[in-house]
Amino acid sequence: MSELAIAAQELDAKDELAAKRAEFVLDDGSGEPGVYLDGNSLGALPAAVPDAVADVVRRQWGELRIRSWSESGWWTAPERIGDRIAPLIGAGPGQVVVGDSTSVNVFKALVAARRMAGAGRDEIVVDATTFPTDGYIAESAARMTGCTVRPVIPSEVTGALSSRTAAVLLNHVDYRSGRLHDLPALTSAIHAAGALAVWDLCHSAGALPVGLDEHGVDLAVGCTYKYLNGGPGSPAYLYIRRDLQGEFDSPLPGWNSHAEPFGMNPSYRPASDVVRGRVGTPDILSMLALEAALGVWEGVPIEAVRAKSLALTDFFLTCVEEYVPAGRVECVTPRAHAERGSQIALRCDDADDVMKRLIARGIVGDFRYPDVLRFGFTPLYLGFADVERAARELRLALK
Ligand SMILES: Cc1ncc(COP(=O)(O)O)c(C=O)c1O
Ligand SMILES: Nc1c(O)cccc1C(=O)C[C@H](N)C(=O)O
Repeated sequence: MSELAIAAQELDAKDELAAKRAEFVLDDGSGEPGVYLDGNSLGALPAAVPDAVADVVRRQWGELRIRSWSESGWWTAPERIGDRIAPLIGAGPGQVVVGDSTSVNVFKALVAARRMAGAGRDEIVVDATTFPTDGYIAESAARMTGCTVRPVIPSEVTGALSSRTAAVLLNHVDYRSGRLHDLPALTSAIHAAGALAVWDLCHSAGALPVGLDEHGVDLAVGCTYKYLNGGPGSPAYLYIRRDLQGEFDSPLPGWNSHAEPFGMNPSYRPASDVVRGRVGTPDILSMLALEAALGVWEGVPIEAVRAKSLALTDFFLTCVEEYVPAGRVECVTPRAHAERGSQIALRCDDADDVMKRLIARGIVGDFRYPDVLRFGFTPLYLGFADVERAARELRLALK
């Protein structure tokens, strides 16, 4: 056994989160489970979900039918599940609502931010390196509200702010490089310029502390199918800071956001709280699968997850340096912990082919155009021996 394989065993033996792995389904049906390093795209299945979903379908829907909107808590699920996610992103209760996709929530947040910022401010600053959907939606939101979009790389955002800036949309962790941006400093610079800060937490929620309340973030959005393991297409969430809720003017004021939805009133009167962030009927099956998936967080401090995430990514880098010939790949994820999310991105010209070979060897990461091998590390179900094995297989896939 190599020194690194022994080191991995020792690290696994000391891992306080190791028992969490048993709460996930990691068998891939091949007889010899591989290593899943794609939880930053689609999280693995928590073992409690299938039975919970079966109950929702068979009993809540099949037997209780319409009564489930009240008796099974369907109607209030968006706020209830929002409150389950809230501690993971540093939000107090009553500020997170679950529903719709991240793309739709980006739209709600940006239009509402522009409306709150006032007509004098006619520019929306957007992370130029963003996951594309945010840029597309920002462009449309700007056009609809008489604004222009200014794409800026995150390191230059502070210098780009002005009295024209209405809102700034940033990613907490970059989807491609895995770079963690400085949410406290950027939020405070945005506020100093009189603008609103809107954060996309897709690649940080469930992987590291976010501190929304602590840092005074105005609005935030994120998906639940990555580190929160909610399942394919599970609903996203929207955070509206408590003191902004009365001003939040949704561009999608559906009946679920009405103060009295069953009043069926032809005129619109928004709910006074975070319910304003809702639109139409919630997608109950996905939403309750997510609720069951969140059970794995019971007793897990996000700080412990962050500590293990950094240890896993550090160990992966050590293994890659040891096993992969120098110069064959270039790490594009920052080394500094303060600038690293929970993924490692390695660049090489033939990344697409390399990832195909790696997946054939049972190590599942993903390829991001044009030349990035992307590996996501989910501390709740990954161990150090997985990491060592992945790096060993990577060496073979790179040959
Ligand atoms: C940063 C970021 N924003 C948004 C999305 C997509 O959102 P949606 O769930 O609307 O497809 C993703 C990934 O799909 C993402 O990585
Ligand atoms: N949402 C996805 C999907 O519906 C299909 C395939 C991948 C995804 C993803 O989440 C991609 C992911 N946001 C990324 O960072 O690349």
